[in-house]
Amino acid sequence: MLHQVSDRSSGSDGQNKASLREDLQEFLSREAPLHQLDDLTKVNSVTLETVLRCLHARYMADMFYTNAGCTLVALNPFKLVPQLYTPELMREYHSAPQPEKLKPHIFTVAEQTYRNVKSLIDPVNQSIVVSGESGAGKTWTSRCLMKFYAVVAAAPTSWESPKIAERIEQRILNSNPVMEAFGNACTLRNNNSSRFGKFIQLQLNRAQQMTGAAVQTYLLEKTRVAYQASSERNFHIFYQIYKGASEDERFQWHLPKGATFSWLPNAERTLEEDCFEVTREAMMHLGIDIPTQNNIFKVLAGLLHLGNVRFADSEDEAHPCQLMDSAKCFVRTSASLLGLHEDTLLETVQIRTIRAGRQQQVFRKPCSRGECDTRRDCLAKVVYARLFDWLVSVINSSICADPDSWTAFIGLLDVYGFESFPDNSLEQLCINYANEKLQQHFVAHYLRAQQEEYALEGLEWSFVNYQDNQTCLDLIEGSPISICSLLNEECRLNRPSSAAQLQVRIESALADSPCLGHNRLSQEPSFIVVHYAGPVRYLTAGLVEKNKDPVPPELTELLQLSHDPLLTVLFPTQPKEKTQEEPSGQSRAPVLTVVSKFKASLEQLLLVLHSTTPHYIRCIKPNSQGQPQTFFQEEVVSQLEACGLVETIHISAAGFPIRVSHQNFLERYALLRRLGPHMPSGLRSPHATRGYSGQLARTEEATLQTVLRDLLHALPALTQVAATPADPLHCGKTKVFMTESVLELLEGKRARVLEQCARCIQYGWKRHQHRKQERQRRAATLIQAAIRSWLTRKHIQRLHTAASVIKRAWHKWRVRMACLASKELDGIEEKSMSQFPSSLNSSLLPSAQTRLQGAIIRLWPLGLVLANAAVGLRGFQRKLVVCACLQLPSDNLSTCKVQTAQGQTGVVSIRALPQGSIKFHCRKSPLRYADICPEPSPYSITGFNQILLERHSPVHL
Ligand SMILES: Nc1ncnc2c1ncn2[C@@H]1O[C@H](COP(=O)(O)OP(=O)(O)OP(=O)(O)O)[C@@H](O)[C@H]1O
Repeated sequence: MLHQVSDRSSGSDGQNKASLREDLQEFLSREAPLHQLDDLTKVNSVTLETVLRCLHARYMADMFYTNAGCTLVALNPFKLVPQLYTPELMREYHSAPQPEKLKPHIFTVAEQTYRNVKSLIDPVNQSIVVSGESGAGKTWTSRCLMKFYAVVAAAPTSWESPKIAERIEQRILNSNPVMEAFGNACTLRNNNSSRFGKFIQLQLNRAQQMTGAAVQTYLLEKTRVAYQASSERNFHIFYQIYKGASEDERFQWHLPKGATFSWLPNAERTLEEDCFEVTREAMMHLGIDIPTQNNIFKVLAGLLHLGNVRFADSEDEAHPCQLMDSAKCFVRTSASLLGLHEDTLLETVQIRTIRAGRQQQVFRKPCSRGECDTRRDCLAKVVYARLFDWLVSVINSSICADPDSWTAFIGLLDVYGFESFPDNSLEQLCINYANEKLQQHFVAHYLRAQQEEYALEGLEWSFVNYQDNQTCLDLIEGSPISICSLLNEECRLNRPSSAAQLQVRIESALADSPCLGHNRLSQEPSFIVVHYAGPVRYLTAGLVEKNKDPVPPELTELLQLSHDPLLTVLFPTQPKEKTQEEPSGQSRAPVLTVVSKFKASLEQLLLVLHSTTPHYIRCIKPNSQGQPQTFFQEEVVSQLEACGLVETIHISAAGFPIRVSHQNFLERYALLRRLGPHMPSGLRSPHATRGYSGQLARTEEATLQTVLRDLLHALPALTQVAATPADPLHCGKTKVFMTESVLELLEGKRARVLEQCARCIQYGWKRHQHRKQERQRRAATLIQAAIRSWLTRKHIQRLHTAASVIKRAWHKWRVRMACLASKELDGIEEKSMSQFPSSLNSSLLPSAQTRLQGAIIRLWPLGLVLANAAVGLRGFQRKLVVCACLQLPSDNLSTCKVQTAQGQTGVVSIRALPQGSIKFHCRKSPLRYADICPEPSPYSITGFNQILLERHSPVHL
């Protein structure tokens, strides 16, 4: 689901989904941080991505071991971590009441295995399958396991060997350097690569003490003796004798310093595995005495010299091809070291013997240069292979306990991992075939373990969806027709067939197999087998030949003629050996091919494994450079695929890859009940979801179960998953198990509920915001109004003050003006009165004067009207009328001239004086203050000192 979420995301939708994904990831990994997860099957969800992240996190935190269900994943630290393998730590794991509660370690597996033996519960015998690609750490792990048992299962008394008193566990441990010296080599992928598979049976007595061991080896890569890929090396032992031999030994073995051997490439490279002394010492402890050791090394030196034998091309087919001059001494030395006659050796390599006809007539056929090389190589290979097998048997005889002395065993299988190169051949076919077999065994066991976990949780379920690798195995080893049977048939018929023909035969005979493919673009004839770990292309060229692994009988006969004590043991003359070439071409007897031998030993091994309780350690190489603290995800993924862990992940996915504890499940999905038609009491209250974690902590287990049951009961209806055929969700005793699809559904529903809740919160929040804004707006308006009114009041107050000031000033000014005017007028009045003609004044008596004034007061308006009339009186008449109105003496009219300003005459204004008199101003006042003419205003008339009538132009009298 996590993938789906990430795949489908785009834009903002993508961001949402990414955050959902993170949230879900966090929820699923809430149980513990990734690097603290001791078990890969506990990562949530069990996908390749999370498994990888977990391994990465642990590797970086120097945690190299992680459980994966019934398997232990061991990451190669590529650095020494001595504290991880101390005897004290071994004892700690051994004495722990529950070692599985300690940190994952190979010692946990070892101790668990040991306790299983102790428990005597059937099957008592145990096996530990250590697998992984070259350089992943299988040999290291097997060594550590053996050391563990040597410490915890050591017999209390030493077992006395006739030759060397040595503890059995020490001898078992000593088998490692010997086997590694003879069976390991430096390859591109590992400086100490085991070139064989091995099954070590550690034998335990009734008291679970180690009394002995037995080693079984598989498929030694003997071609390495005569052929080493560039930058690779031959088996370590050749370099050990070449570099570590004493002067005397050098002389005996003809290994002078600086000598070059074509089968000893990259000899200048010194490895820690080149230590001759360690091998010798270990051999010694195993009971291989010095003379035997010397004999072995002498034979090996003979092989090195044989490798330098070179042939020239023959000009004539009837004659054997000649030795190159430089090679003559090598033939001699080689023959002498191998205890052979020089001529016989050379002749056997150069000339083939063919037996034909009923009488088995012998024909001798000179070989071509290529054939000579092949026969030379074959001689070396057969000697080395026999030597290796003999050594294993010697080791076994040294460490193997009397069958009566042991009752149970722990088997350690150090097996080569799945291989896929650009070009693969018979070796890879055998290796991958073995891996298919072991994978089938592993898956069956894994499923059983899964089933047990489900059973523990009270679940009844079977892996109906899982398809195992039986189809692939049918293709490889099935009966009657399979790749193996076709290859064997080719060997049996011994007919010449090309690589293309073999391809056609395989394709046509096995066309129905879904695991057989063909690469149409491939230049070379090949076929593809779709293994559980991926498709592998096998070239058909050389397959049959390799399967025959022919050893020409004359070569074996030659070696039987050797007078070397070791070769005499390795190639005994009696009983007469039967080789692959011996059966006549058309015989129906089964041929002992490489494939058939391998198949037989594999079946034997699986029989043993099936009779034991298996334990698995998958070694993983975090990077191909052998660097510490470097984790290359792509490389690890391909190894996880190859060791079947991805497969088990898929199997987990076919079951219930998501397991969530009851509490976590409720915490996350309790809200789904909101979608349901009714909400049971337990979760209805808001506290039920709000403070859920706190509440749950306090809730009794029974209540939890009830609530959970309630929820699970409601779920099918909510998620509508009830319609799906398989039961997708199960409630175990402590966990809820579900599939990815159910998780997806639940998450979808949860997202819906959360969305609804979010909407609700949004509405509430918006309403709250709106109300708040409203309140704020009203308050703001109120404040605004108050401030405005306050400002206005202030302004008005200021205006008032200003107006009062102005008014006061105005009044003051008016008063002053009035005062000035009145003063001025009064002054003028007095002056005017005094300016009246003296005749008038003098001629008028006081009573007459009083009358005149009265008349003026009474009649002045009439006089004024008349004087101002637009039409009517003019000139003298007007003057007369005015005078009459004003009762001015007409006789004296000439003396009563009214002065006019600038020649203008007439009444300009009439003023009411405060004294109650009327004053006429018959001219524009020359005074500064009295001639003001304010706007007629109803309010400003006081009746005093006001101009009552005014005209713009003076009344002309
Ligand atoms: N636990 C470990 N601690 C330290 N170094 C290790 C550990 N495991 C492996 N190595 C290192 O990795 C190297 C390769 O390991 P080992 O030889 O066990 O690989 P292998 O799987 O047996 O390879 P091959 O299949 O080629 O034999 C060792 O030589 C050692 O240096």
